[in-house]
Amino acid sequence: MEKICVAVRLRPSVSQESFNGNFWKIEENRISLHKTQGTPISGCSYAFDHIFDESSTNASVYKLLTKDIIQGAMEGFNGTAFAYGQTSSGKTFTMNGSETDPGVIPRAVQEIFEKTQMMSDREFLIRVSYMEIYNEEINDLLVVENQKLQIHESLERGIFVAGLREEIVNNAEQVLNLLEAGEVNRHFGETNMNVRSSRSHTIFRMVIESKRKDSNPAGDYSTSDAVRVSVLNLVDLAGSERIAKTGAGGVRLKEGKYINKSLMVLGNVINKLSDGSKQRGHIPYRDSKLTRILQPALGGNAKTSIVCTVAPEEVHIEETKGTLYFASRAKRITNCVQVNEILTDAALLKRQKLEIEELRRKLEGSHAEVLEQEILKLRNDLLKYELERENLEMELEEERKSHEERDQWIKEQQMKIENLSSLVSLSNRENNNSQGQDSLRHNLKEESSESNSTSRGDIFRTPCLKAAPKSFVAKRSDYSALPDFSPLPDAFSNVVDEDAWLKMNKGYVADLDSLQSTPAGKVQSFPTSDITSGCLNEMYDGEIQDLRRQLKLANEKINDLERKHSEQILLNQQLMAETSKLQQEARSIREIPQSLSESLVNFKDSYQEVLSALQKSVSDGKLSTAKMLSTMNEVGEQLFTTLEAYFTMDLDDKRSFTENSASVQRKIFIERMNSITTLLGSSEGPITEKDQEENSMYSNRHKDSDLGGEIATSKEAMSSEFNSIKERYCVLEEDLNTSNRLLEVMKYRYDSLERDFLHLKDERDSLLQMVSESSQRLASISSEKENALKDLNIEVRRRKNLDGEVKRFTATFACRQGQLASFHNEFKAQLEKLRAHGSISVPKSLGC
Ligand SMILES: Nc1ncnc2c1ncn2[C@@H]1O[C@H](COP(=O)(O)OP(=O)(O)OP(=O)(O)O)[C@@H](O)[C@H]1O
Repeated sequence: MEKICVAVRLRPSVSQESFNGNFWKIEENRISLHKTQGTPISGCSYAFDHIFDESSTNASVYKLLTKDIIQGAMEGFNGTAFAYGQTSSGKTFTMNGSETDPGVIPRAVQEIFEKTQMMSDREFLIRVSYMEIYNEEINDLLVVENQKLQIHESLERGIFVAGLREEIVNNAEQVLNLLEAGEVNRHFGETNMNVRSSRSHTIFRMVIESKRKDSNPAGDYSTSDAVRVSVLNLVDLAGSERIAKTGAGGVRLKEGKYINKSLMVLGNVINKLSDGSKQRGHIPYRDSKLTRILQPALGGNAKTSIVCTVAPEEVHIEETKGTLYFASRAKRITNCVQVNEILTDAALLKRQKLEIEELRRKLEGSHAEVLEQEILKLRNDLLKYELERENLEMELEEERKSHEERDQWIKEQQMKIENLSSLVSLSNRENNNSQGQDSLRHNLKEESSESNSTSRGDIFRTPCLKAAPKSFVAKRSDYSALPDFSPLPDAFSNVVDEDAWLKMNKGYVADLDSLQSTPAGKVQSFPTSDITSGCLNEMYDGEIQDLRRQLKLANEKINDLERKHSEQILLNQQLMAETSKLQQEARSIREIPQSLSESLVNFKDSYQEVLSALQKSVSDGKLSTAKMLSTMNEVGEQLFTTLEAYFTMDLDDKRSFTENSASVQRKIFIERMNSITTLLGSSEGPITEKDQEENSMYSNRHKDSDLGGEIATSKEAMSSEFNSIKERYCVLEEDLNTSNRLLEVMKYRYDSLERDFLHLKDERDSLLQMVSESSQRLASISSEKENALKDLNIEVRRRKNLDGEVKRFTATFACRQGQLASFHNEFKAQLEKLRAHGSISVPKSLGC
C-alpha cells in the first residue's frame, strides 16, 4: 500500500500591486493563510508532502514529485502524475514548462530514454499516445480524425481508449515532436483569467514494456523471461473556474460547465477514496471520462503524484482554499502498487532447471563412477520428462486455447439465441399491431447487420500500433477479445453552474448516491470449461423449448391473421359484385337521356315526314283540307299516345328501361307514320266531288269553331307536354347525378378496400418470410448446438485423459525427485561414514 504523493505549488503573482490584504505563507511543507498583520487565520493551515513557493522551478517539482514515478515505471510499476488547480494557476506551466524551464512531461520523456540506455541488460519497447477530454468527448491529439473515442475495459488491457493512436518511439526527440504536434490540436481559449487557457483535460501516456536481454546463454539461470509492462500517465487538467471571474459566455461557458462538472466528479471520487476502505462504498469512477481513465491511478495499481497549483492573489483566496481542501483529501488516498510482470513458460522452466543444476553441482566432485552414471541416467530421465512435460504443456495450452475459442463460440451462440428470442417476442407484439411492422423489419435489418459485423472486433484494437518484434512480446495475446464497454452517464451536459463551482471549491461532498448513475455491471454467466455436457444440454434444451413455444405462438397468430385475411377477401368480393352491379345500373341510367333524345329526334323526323307528305298532297290537290286535318289529328293523337306511353314506362321504372323497349315503341310509331305517308301517297287524282262534299261538310261542321284556336290549343298542349318532358328530364338528370355520386363513393370504398387488401397481403408475406427465416435459424442453431455438444464431449474426454496423463507424469516426477533426494542423502551418509572411518580423505567442500 502506498499513499498518493501530494504537493502544492504557488505561482508568482501576476498583479503589480503589493499585497495589502490576507496572504499565503509557506513554511517547509506547510501553507497557511495569514492576516495583513501576519497573524495566522485559524483553520487555514495545510500540510503536504511538498510545497513549492513562487521561486520554485519545474526542475525541483520534477525531482521531488515525478522522478520516483519514472523510476517505478522503468521497473514495471504503473505511474500517474497530474496537475490540478484553478484556471491560470500554473498547471500547464508545471506540466509542459517553458523553453528555459521544461516541465514535468519533457523531463520525464528525457529521463525515460536516458534510463533505457543505462539499463543495458534489458530491452525496451515504448509506445506513446496523447489524448484530450474536451466537453466530455475523447479526442486523439496525434490523429485529428480520431474523435469521440470510447473507453473500454478488458481483462488483458484493463481500462483503455479504443482507437487511440499509439506510436512506437525510439528516442526522446521523436516523443517531443509528437507532443508538439499534439499541442497544435489541443483546445485552448482566451478567458479573462488566462489568455491561453486549456479548455480540455489532456493525458499524455507512455506504455513501457521491457524484457531482460538474453545475452547470457552460457547458463545464467538467474535471469527471468518475464515481460514488464507499465503505463505512465502525465495529466494536465483543465482549470476549475468561476464563470463570473472568467467572464465566459457562449462556447467558453459551455466548456467551463463541462470542466467544472468533470472536476466535481474527480473531487467526489477523491472524497470517497479518502474516506477509508470501510466507509467507501461505490466509487463513482464511471461518472466522468476523466475519472474512468484515471481509475487505476486513483486507489488502484499505480504510483501517483498530484501537484495542486494555486494563485497567491487575495482575490483567489476562496479558489485556493478549495484546491487545498482537494489536496488534503487526496493525501489520504492509498494505492496498491505492484510490478506488472508477464511470466513466460520458458521462465518457469528455467527456474526448475536452475534447481536441478544446483543439485547436480552439489553432487559434482564425487569420484564414484556408479554415482556419476546414476546421475547421468537421472539427468537423462529428467530431460526426457522435461521434454514430455513441455509437450504436454504445449498440448494443454492448445487445449486451453481451443477451449477458449469454444467458450467464445458458445457465448456467440447464446447471444444469437437471445437475439432470436427477442425477435420472436417482438414478432408476437407486432402481430397485434400491424403498424409496428416497419420497426420489426428495421430490427431484423439491424440484427442482420449486427451479425454481419461480428468481425468488427477490430475497433477495439489500437489501429496504428506498429508490429513489435515477435520474440519480445511472446506471451502477449492480441487485444481483439471482446472488451467490456464502460458506459458513461448520458446526462453529462447537465448545467454545472456557479453554485456547483462554489460547492466544489468549498469541499462540498455531493450526494454520491445521486451521482452513482452507473449501474453495477451485470455479470453474464457463460458456460465455463468445467461445465458438464449434461448442464449444457439442459440449458440448450430449455432455450430451444422456449424458442419453439414462441414460434408456435407466432404461428397461431399468423393463422389468425390469415383467417381474418380470407374473411376480408370474401367481404371484398361481395362488395366488388355489388359495385359492378351498381356500375352497370349507373351506366344504363347515364344512357337514358341520350336514348330519349334519340327517340325524340326519330319521332320528330317521322312527324315531319308525315306533315310534308300532307302538305304535298294538299298542294297537289290530292287531299282535301278536311282529310288533311283529320289525318293530322290522327297523327297528333298517335304521337302523344306513343310519347305518353313511352315516357311513363321509362320514367316510372327507369331500372327496367332498356334499349329494346324504347326501340319497340319507336318502331310502332314510325310504322304508323309510314303507313299514313303511304296512304297519302297512294291517293291519286284530283279532289272528287265526294271530297269536296266532305270538305264542305267539314267546313260546315267547324264553321262556328275557330280553326286557329284549335291549332293554338293543340300547340299549348304540346308545349305543356314538352315542359313536362323537360321536367322529367331534369329529375332524371338529378337522379343521374346522385347515381354518379354514389358511384364515386363506391369507387373510393372499393379503392380503399383494395389498398387494405394489398397491405394485408404484404403483411402476410413478410410474416411468412420471417417465420421461414426463424425456422431456418432455429434449424441451423440446433444443428450447430448438436455439433458443439459433440465437440464438447470429445473435448471433455480428451481433457480428462490429459489430466490423467499429467497426474501420472507429476507422480512419476515426484517419485524420481524423491529417489534423487534419498540417493543424495544416502550418498552424503556414505561420505560421512567414509570420512568418519578415515579410510579416504574427502574434501570438506564435497557434498556437505
Ligand atoms: N511557476 C510559475 N512561474 C512563472 N510563470 C508561471 C508559473 N505558473 C504559471 N505561470 C504563468 O501564468 C500563466 C498561466 O499559467 P498556465 O497557463 O500554466 O495556467 P493553467 O493553470 O494551466 O490555466 P488554465 O487552467 O486556464 O489552462 C502563464 O502565462 C504562465 O506562464
